[in-house]
Amino acid sequence: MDSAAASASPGPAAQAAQRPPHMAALVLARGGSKGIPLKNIKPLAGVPLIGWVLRAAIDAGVFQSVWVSTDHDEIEKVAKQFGAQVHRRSSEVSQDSSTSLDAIKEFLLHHKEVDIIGNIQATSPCLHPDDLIKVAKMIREDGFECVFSVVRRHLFRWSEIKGVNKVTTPQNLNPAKRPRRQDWDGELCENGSFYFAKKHLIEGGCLQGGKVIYYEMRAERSVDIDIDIDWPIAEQRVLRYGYFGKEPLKEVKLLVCNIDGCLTNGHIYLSEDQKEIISYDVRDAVGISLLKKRGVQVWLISERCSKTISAMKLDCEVIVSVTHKLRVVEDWINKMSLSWKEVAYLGNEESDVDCLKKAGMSGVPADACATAQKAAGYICKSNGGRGAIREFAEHIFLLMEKVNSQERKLNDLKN
Ligand SMILES: CC(=O)N[C@H]1[C@H]([C@H](O)[C@H](O)CO)O[C@](OP(=O)(O)OC[C@H]2O[C@@H](n3ccc(N)nc3=O)[C@H](O)[C@@H]2O)(C(=O)O)C[C@@H]1O
Repeated sequence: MDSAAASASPGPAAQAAQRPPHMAALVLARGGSKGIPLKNIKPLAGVPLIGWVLRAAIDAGVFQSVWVSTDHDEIEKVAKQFGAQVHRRSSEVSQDSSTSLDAIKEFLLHHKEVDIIGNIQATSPCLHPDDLIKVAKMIREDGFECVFSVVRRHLFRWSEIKGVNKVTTPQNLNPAKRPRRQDWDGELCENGSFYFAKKHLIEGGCLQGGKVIYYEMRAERSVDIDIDIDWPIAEQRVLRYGYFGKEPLKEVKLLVCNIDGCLTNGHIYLSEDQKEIISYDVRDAVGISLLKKRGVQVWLISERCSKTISAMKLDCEVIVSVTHKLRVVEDWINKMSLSWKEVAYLGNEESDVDCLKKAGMSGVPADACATAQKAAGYICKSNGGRGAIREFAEHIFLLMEKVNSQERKLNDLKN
């Protein structure tokens, strides 16, 4: 190549120097988790665990790419469903003994374009995009090479007794002058939510080093699922403090529910004289009545033409022989002057997917088909015809509390 040509098209090193640094979010999610089987995709408050952090990473809008590194087919599917790219990692870095650093190093070997890694741990599901936006600035603009998350704790530590006839000693307090909580700043502890580091640090064998700083997370967002007893606590936390997406939640005015497979378990019994018998769970009838008491209308729909369904005395609108659910629901909500944001939808079939995607709140029973599960924001623990409506109603009430508290906060700010 002559010198003129060389100066016209810079080489790879010069090109790398010219382009803005590539910051990749990387969620490590191996299949063989100990303790909780397939923990990384187990539904937490109706959302697969990795879904919570992927939603925050994508909506933060600060990453050139968002990745999940996994060795498992099902995790790959869920990661893609949440909009992440997937790095299929080797089994060597997927063992119980493999460290995060091993898996991150392997990822970097395959992705030379990446300059900065934001390793986000799925085990801290209360992460919000605004945390990630602030950290990205610390690395990109403030010149830090490494930022990791911490939380402030007020815990008095005592030394462990090793051997007999020994006494314990205080580690971070003077027992004669025990500070009150408000007189003590506490200590900053790593909380395992994220580790951002420039490539050279990781290649040098360290996630924390160089020009390093911490990012202090708000205590309510600092959740670490380490052992199985952490799971129910994390579930309550995400419902109250988790990130539910860019669109603010709205008050639900209408629940549309597919009958076959949501209100019923899908079984139909036929008598000799061709009469059909279906069953539903009283818990679901209670769920419907609670929704109505709280001002949420409930509409039941079915693709089938069935007198049995119409005969159900659930005191709500029942529409049968629906051939195109989206069109029909859209028609109703237009007539009721509602927006999709004010509609909750519980479905279980392929034919429900369009409505699930459009509804402000969407749910599926645990035994819904895979495509419906992918489209829904909440996967019930209960099966269809076995309490899924009751459970979804509880979920709606919880999120409604969230909407109301958001509104209260806004009003307080205005006054
Ligand atoms: C960056 C780092 O060192 N992370 C480690 C963290 C960190 O030190 C603590 O969270 C701090 O509070 O601790 C561990 O945390 P844990 O084992 O729960 O892993 C956190 C998440 O990363 C996934 N992971 C981890 C290692 C690996 N080789 N592949 C993975 O996919 C897990 O599936 C899970 O979603 C630990 O407890 O042993 C192991 C982790 O490797």
